[in-house]
Amino acid sequence: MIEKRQAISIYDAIARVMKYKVEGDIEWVDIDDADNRYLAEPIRADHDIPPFDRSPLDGYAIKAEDTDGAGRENPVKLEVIETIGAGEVASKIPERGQAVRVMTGTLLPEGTDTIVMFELAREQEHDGKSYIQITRSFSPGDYVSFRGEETEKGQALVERGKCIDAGVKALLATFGYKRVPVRKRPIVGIYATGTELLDVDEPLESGKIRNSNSYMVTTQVRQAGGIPKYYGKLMDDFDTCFNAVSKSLEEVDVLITTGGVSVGDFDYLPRIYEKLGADVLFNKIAMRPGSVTTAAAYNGKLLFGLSGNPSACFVGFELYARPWVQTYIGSSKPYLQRVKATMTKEFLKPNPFTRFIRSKTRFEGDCLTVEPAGLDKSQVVTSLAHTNALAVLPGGSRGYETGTKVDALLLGGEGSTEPLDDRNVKKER
Ligand SMILES: Nc1nc2c(c(=O)[nH]1)N[C@H]1C(S)=C(S)[C@@H](COP(=O)(O)OP(=O)(O)OC[C@H]3O[C@@H](n4cnc5c(N)ncnc54)[C@H](O)[C@@H]3O)O[C@H]1N2
Ligand code: MOO
Ligand SMILES: [Mg+2]
Repeated sequence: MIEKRQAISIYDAIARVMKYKVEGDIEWVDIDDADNRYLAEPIRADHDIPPFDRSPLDGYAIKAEDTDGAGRENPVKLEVIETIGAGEVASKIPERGQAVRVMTGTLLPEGTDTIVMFELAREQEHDGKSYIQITRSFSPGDYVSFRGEETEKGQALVERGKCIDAGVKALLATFGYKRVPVRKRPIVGIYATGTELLDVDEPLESGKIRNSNSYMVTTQVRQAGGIPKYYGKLMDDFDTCFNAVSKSLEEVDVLITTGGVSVGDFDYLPRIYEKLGADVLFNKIAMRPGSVTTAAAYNGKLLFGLSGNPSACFVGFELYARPWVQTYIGSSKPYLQRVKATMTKEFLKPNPFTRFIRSKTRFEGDCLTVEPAGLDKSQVVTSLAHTNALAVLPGGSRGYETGTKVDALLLGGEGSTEPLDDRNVKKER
């Protein structure tokens, strides 16, 4: 008699996993190594931006009062006493009737209060001196970029938990973070189980297939922010698998296995959890693919038993393992982002469980559309290469027609603070 498993909701399964969430310790990394890590502390402005009054233009720094009453018919003429570029400081203080030629980004010279761009000044030379003619009047402060106009010292700019992307990097550099506080990345052990599995460089033989799951999961772990530690593939032999799993558990923060979690004679993971004395958090979820996805806790560490079927394995990682890894590295948005998208292909096969269709989303005009990335079966591997989202089709007795608006979970990009909630989902018609 095979065991009867109780399917729980996706929401509850995520919650059971996240009971074991931990944040990695803070470590300081070089700014050049901080890409795609998450800020462990907020960024606050420790100085004004800009830090001094400066010229936003290539032009002339003048005193506005020198242009009082200036016009086309009565231009004012100013003597240019010096030329300075960004990074230089004027050596002379202009008197009335004098100007300094400045470049974009230059500290506003003492004694000036206005910038006149080159295009508004007629240059002249005589008696070995330079002059400009200006045919309009200016007010003090015209075209000056003032200290603190963008950001004042003390202002909170980026919250902790934000992914360090190019924009955040620019701020870190602006405020002198040679080293950046981030959270450690978890070590995620990976085993692929299955006597049928060949290595990537082995030729096919009867009854065997190449192991693709461990390569796929390794990349998923890395993209989620973890450090994958691939231990290799295991034959479906209880002692071999048990010894490997219990030994590796000591070396990792979390352990992922693929395969061997269903009810087959050689699906040993359930018995391995039992012999370990691990607490099985769930072994059936009301979803497809990935219904057999299992999680167990042992000594405060999580074990994820992902399905051997590639699509189920992929989805199981994204929904349950990814948020745990993302939380460990300090992301404030560990869950996949949910958007509404319109189906451009029908999906008529009804299913009692919520279905996650490996899909492609794209914009058609201002409409976000979603369609299956390929054949939609748990054992399918080919559609994964074209997947950028999981369309969420709540279970029910009927399928979904073209034009239906459904939720889609985006893979990659900014995540969400909230997990998918399937507890009271009604099928949308
Ligand atoms: N009687 C029942 N049989 C099955 C049930 C069930 O409820 N009752 N559930 C089915 C579902 S749903 C799934 S999903 C699979 C889960 O199987 P396992 O997680 O136990 O995985 P395996 O049996 O080891 O392998 C399944 C399938 O995947 C292939 N595989 C395994 N590892 C890899 C790998 N690393 N790379 C590529 N492909 C892999 C393997 O060859 C099998 O074809 O069980 C159903 N059965
Ligand atoms: O766990 Mo299975 O993937 O539902 O087909
Ligand atoms: Mg099996």
